[in-house]
Amino acid sequence: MTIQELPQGMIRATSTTGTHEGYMPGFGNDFETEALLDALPQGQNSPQKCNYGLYAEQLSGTAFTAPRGQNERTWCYRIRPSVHHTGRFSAIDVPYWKTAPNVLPDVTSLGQYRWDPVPMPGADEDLTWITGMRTITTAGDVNTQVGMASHIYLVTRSMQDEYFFSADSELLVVPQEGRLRFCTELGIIDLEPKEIAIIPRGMVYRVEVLEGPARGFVCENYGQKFDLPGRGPIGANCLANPRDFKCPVAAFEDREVPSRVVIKWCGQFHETHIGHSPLDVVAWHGNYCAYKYDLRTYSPVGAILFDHPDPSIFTVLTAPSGQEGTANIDFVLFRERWMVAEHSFRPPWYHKNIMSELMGNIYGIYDAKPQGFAPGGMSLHNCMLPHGPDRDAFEGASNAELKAEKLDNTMSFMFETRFPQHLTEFAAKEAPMQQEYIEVWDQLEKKFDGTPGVK
Ligand SMILES: O=C(O)Cc1cc(O)ccc1O
Ligand SMILES: [Fe+2]
Repeated sequence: MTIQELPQGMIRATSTTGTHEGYMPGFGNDFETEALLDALPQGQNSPQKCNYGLYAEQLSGTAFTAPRGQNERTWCYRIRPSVHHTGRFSAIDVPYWKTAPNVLPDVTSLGQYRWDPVPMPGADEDLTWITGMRTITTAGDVNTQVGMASHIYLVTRSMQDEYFFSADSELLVVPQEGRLRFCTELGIIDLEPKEIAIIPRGMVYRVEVLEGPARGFVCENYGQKFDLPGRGPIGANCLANPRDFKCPVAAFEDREVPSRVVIKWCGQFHETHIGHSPLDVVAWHGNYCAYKYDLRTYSPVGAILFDHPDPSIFTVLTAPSGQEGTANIDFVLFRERWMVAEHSFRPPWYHKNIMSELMGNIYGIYDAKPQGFAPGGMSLHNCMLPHGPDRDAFEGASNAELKAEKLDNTMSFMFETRFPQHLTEFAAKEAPMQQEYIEVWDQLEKKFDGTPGVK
């Protein structure tokens, strides 16, 4: 990409690795990057005077004293300190973006639910990253920094001289249609379907539409940050590999125009007005940053002889809850893979789960639900609610010849949380909920024959 293509005259650092233009590879690395030569101080964080008249500022994503392996912070060298990027706050209404706790007396969340895709907005609809967010479920409590929310975004318009940050959450963005550009304080991330991005808590950004309208899913994580899962006996490779995560190189704009900053804080939205762009970080170093990941680089590991493993085998990222092995959120990917298990029922088994499962379809057909779970659609199998393959999937898989078979053209995911998920008014009353969803199990026959000797 040439500098001319960058938005609003942004100036970007040159990438050190040719194949990753604009990005630096690695998960959780300590990166350093500068968009102007020698803007980044060497050997210390706080020089008496920074080059180019920049201000030094730290952005802490974990408590100062978090253990070394979890400690995340970034040092920014910016045109103005962030105290100039906010002012007096006034509350604004963002009616469709909801936050936990949001338990509604007239909405039933107990159950199994499925939705058709929320229709793509028309070109005449004016929806930005902020106004186009539609919350589907919330779980936990933002005030104690536990739980999550799931959202659908519908975006038709770029934010213009408008910026946003969430003090409540880190956002995991899963595009399903259209292409977006996240111009963040730390650099630019371009995002399209089959990729995901993580935007950390507190990071200021603007979202532009590169190809619209855009639709996708968001998991808003109120808790501890997403991390790579431990691989255990799998060893040092496969699943999501650290080098496939990409963090943007520094990019800044020196733009003096009336601008609006919207902040999400404890579930409420406020705006503040400033006279310049807050995307003014010329250089930075640290490990608290936005990043993206190409889901096509996910290397699934599964059963190679018999049975169906727990879906945790497909975890891309996990956000710990403090209780070992019991995630605040797991982000799980069901993608193309070979099915080879012998004498086994290959699709997901019937089950009830203490964790609650919000699924979305990015493209293709999901093996447990050959019909009705469409790309762009979602389902929710809430805490301890039974679910599993529909009748067609059950009959098909029970009677199939078990040769090696490729599940092709398929990409669905799950936001799995230890907390029950509560439907929003939008999910229950406005979104295209399939009222007849639970009938997918109606036709499952009683096949039992208790006659001794009959198998
Ligand atoms: O319910 C689902 O479809 C998700 C899921 C997939 C799987 O392979 C095993 C368990 C599970 O919950
Ligand atoms: Fe499940």
